[in-house]
Amino acid sequence: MPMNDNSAPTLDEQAGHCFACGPANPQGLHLHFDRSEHPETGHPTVTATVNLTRIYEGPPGYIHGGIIATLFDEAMSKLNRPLDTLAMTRHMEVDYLRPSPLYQDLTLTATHERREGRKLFHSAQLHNAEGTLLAQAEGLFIAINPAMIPSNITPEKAGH
Ligand SMILES: CCCCCCCCCCCC(=O)SCCNC(=O)CCNC(=O)[C@H](O)C(C)(C)COP(=O)(O)OP(=O)(O)OC[C@H]1O[C@@H](n2cnc3c(N)ncnc32)[C@H](O)[C@@H]1OP(=O)(O)O
Repeated sequence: MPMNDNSAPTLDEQAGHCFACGPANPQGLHLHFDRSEHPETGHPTVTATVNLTRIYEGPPGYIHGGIIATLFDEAMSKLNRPLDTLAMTRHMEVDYLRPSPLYQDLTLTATHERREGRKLFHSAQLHNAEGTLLAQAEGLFIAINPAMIPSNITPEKAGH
């Protein structure tokens, strides 16, 4: 959903430092999502392969729970663009079913469930290569006015 008038940065440029997906964030996760449609509902779905190192460790050998929440938050947020909506997370619930291992390819998926006005309800899952469900989440995103997003963040303006 670019909104470039040749002077303002695009949404992708504004989001370039996103911790989860921004290519310009040297300490970020650099997640990349493929988008498709759910075969039954036709709703937008996104998928990413995740393979994390000890930088993100919580329990020895496993991903930190806060990082797993980050994965879900980001995956679900990626559903808003195909819905032509700018939205932020209002509520999220995470079920940690099994420890999620480091150094293994895991599959992160998210699907749009339903919309009620400004409220977008999404779900997300993390599976291992054997197809075991490791963790799952439900998220409520609220459509926002694009003016809420500052177009030029600098360290000075951020108070650093
Ligand atoms: C450049 C690229 C940018 C891209 C921008 C997006 C980047 C995405 C990055 C990844 C995602 C994130 O991490 S985003 C960062 C984390 N999230 C945030 O920081 C958001 C902080 N929160 C807020 O700013 C605000 O709460 C908003 C804007 C989300 C919503 O505020 P609001 O407009 O006042 O709305 P509010 O009344 O609070 O709630 C809206 C409706 O939700 C209902 N509601 C609230 N909680 C629940 C609940 N648990 N279950 C059901 N319904 C609920 C309320 O009753 C209400 O219903 P009704 O009365 O209307 O019926």
